[in-house]
Order: sequence, then structure tokens, then C-alpha cells
Amino acid sequence: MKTIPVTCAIIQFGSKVLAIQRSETMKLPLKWEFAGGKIEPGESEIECVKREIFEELNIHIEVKERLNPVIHQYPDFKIKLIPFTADYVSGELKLKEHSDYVLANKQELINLDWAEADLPILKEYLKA
Ligand SMILES: Nc1nc2c([nH]c(=O)n2[C@H]2C[C@H](O)[C@@H](COP(=O)(O)OP(=O)(O)OP(=O)(O)O)O2)c(=O)[nH]1
Repeated sequence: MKTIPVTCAIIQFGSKVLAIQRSETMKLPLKWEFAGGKIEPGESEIECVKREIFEELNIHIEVKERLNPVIHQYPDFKIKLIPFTADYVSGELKLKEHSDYVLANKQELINLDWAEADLPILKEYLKA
């Protein structure tokens, strides 16, 4: 099965972190994730994550650090999820596709019902 490359951003708003919830009609319905999406042909990882964040959330970010990618096999597809930490820069946050969001303290994040591929990323981020 082919591995789909996906970027995502752990976006920091001061001491808070943004998590977003997938809608009922998306794959992995109602799971929480970091905003991002599939890399398009010819696009760099950083171009991808910035584009996806603007498309999904209407905000601009400054990308900070690349964390370790996670390869995860779901029952019917496989992804390589490439995470970045980022800081919010500008724009009014508007959800274009997702059903909900939270701005949480680091310790609160673990209580959400995450997409499985995100759990190792969250653990790495919380250790730092
Ligand atoms: N954006 C994002 N996707 C994630 C995360 N964790 C995780 O398992 N995924 C999965 C969900 C999707 O199947 C895929 C990301 O692609 P996408 O967001 O463009 O996918 P989608 O379901 O909206 O689009 P599609 O497959 O219907 O074309 O990776 C995450 O933290 N962020």
C-alpha cells in the first residue's frame, strides 16, 4: 500500500496550542488532529504546511522546528505524518472544514480523542 505524505503543524498561540476536530463526514470522523494535509506534487513540506493552514484556518504561521515523522497504518490507508512546531502570526481563525477547535494548555492536550498517528507526535512535543 502506498504511503501518503502529510504535514501538520503544532501551532502555538503564546502558551496555548491549537488542536482541531475532524468533521463527521471526513475520514477519521470527530478525531482531533493538528492542522495540515497532503503534500502536493512539487511542493516542499514547509510550503505544504503553510498552505494547508491558510486553507483550513485562514491564518498565517511561522514554522519553527521539524519533529520526527510518524508512519502509521490505518485499516484502509497509510500515512507519513510530518510534524512542525509553529507560531501563530496573523489572521482571524476561521474553521473551513473542521467541526471544532480548542486552544489548550500543553497538559490538557492529552485528554482529547486524537487520530492515532498523532499520539507519538504529541508525546515527543510534550517531552520537550
Ligand atoms: N492534517 C492532518 N491529517 C492527519 C493528522 N493525523 C492523521 O492521522 N491524519 C490523516 C487524516 C487524513 O486521512 C490524512 C490527511 O489528509 P487530509 O487532511 O488532506 O485528508 P482528508 O481526509 O481531508 O482528505 P481526503 O483523504 O478526503 O482527500 O492524514 C493530523 O494531525 N493532521
